[in-house]
Amino acid sequence: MTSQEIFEQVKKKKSFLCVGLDSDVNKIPHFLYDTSDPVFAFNKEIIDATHDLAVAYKPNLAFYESMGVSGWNTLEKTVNYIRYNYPDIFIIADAKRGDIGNTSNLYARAFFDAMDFDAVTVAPYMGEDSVKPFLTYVGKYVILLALTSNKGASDFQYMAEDGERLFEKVIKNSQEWGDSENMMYVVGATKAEMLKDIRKIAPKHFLLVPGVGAQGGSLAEVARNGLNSKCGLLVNSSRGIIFAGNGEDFAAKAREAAQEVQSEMAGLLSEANLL
Ligand SMILES: O=c1ccn([C@@H]2O[C@H](COP(=O)(O)O)[C@@H](O)[C@H]2O)c(=O)[nH]1
Repeated sequence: MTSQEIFEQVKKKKSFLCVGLDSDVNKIPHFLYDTSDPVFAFNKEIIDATHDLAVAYKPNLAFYESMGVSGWNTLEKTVNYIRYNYPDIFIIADAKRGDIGNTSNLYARAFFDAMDFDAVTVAPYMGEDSVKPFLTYVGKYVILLALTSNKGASDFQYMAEDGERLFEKVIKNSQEWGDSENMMYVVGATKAEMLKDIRKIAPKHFLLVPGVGAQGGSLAEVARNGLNSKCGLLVNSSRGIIFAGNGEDFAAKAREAAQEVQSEMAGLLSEANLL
């Protein structure tokens, strides 16, 4: 998918929402336990209830891997369900991978060949040879962790050398490996005040921004500092949407929560003259 195609979806849906499918089997409504694949049944209802409000879905691999083989099966069914029913939607594997070259090759094959993800999150710590194998797939994206939303982000990511912080080095140096058609960056919504600086060094790239909703980041601050001329933002909310309710009406509650975010996004896109 090209960045222009993502932008077309943003304009059509007036939304840059990414719904995080962090579908914790212990938190889904208990009546779903009667089905053969409770997490898939949950995901399917969430997706059907929110697909017209979201431009992306982001299953976090931990919630699937922790269930063993059946979790992988659920993940694959979820990806195929989105791809078949809602082909315009961008699908992100939040896997935070990256290893020496030959191993990264196989990670890339796992997410882009064996499964049909559009993008995978990758940790940049192991450098160029750990990232490049993901960049050889046309129309697919690496989303490099740059400035993360968690407290521990300050342990390493702000360390500076010659006035340049580590997350800035990651963003600048990695632009020699790929471009805005195969690379995006993770920037936490809880670090929204940094987005103006980040836009100076990555004006064109899409940024995946987790941290609104349950982590308390401000959507308005993210948009005002981070929107570019093609939107350039995919703002993720997981728990705030998928666990908005946990009764029989859980999907309707998720829709209400998504609608609230989407309607704020529509206002912010229009304020930025992007609609
Ligand atoms: O810096 C980061 C990178 C990834 N995440 C992931 O995004 C979601 C956030 O979930 P919420 O429930 O909306 O808080 C989750 O999968 C994280 O692992 C992040 O939060 N921050």
